Amino acid sequence: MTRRSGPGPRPSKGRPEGSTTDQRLLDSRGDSDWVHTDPWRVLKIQAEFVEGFNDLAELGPAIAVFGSARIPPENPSYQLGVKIGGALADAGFTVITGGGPGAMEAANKGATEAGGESVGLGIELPWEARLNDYVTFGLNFRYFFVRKMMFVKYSQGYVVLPGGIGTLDEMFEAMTLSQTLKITTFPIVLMGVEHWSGLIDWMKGSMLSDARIRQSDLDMLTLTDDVDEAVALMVAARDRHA
Ligand SMILES: C/C(=C\CNc1ncnc2c1ncn2[C@@H]1O[C@H](COP(=O)(O)O)[C@@H](O)[C@H]1O)CO
Repeated sequence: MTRRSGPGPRPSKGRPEGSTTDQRLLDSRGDSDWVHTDPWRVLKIQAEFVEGFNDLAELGPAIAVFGSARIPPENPSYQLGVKIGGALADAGFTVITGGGPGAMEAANKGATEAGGESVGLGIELPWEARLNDYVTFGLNFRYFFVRKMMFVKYSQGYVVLPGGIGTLDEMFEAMTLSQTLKITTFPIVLMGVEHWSGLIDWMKGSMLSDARIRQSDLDMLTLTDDVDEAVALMVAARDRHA
């Protein structure tokens, strides 16, 4: 794992082009030499957990903001990301994102411009990626699953802006952990009513009506376009914690 404070390019990992550490762990096809290195990889994984725990332990109350990596600054979701990042910072929260472009950059921008703490938990990808310019403290992870645990452990709630597969993964992971009581009092706010309504309707019409989920599962989600409502929910959860 690499670490930096302030903007700048990610350090080079000296890895084969087009391959990531996660991929070399998970993709077991091909040369069996990789298999024999798995026990040693555990030490790398362990090191990422140790460094993450060490570097994030003093963060204070934080909210993670997720959303599409692919939207430009002109997109309305980007503007919403800036607003929610700023409002969360104004309310005293550290804002944590994946440190990438799009909605992540927007939330980091809002937090930084409001004078708040703006954290980016980046991930090694097959192409050269860098933490966005609005991250004031950043960590770069090799392993997705280690990084995902850091979001859950060091934030008190999630704000989920319109996004794609990565965003859905983050949202459903939080729902799964809440449903199974691995995390408690963890607000999940979906911002962007138009974007999310279709998914919620499908969950009601299919998952709920087929008894694959309960109404209480859907109640974990708050759907809104209202930044003040989103922040108020996070503040209420923080107050309940205190
Ligand atoms: C697509 C491009 C770069 C991607 N870079 C990312 N950096 C950090 N985190 C990322 C990146 N891509 C996805 N994520 C995580 O998933 C969520 C967004 O995924 P989606 O599929 O776009 O919804 C996001 O919250 C991140 O945590 C090239 O510009």
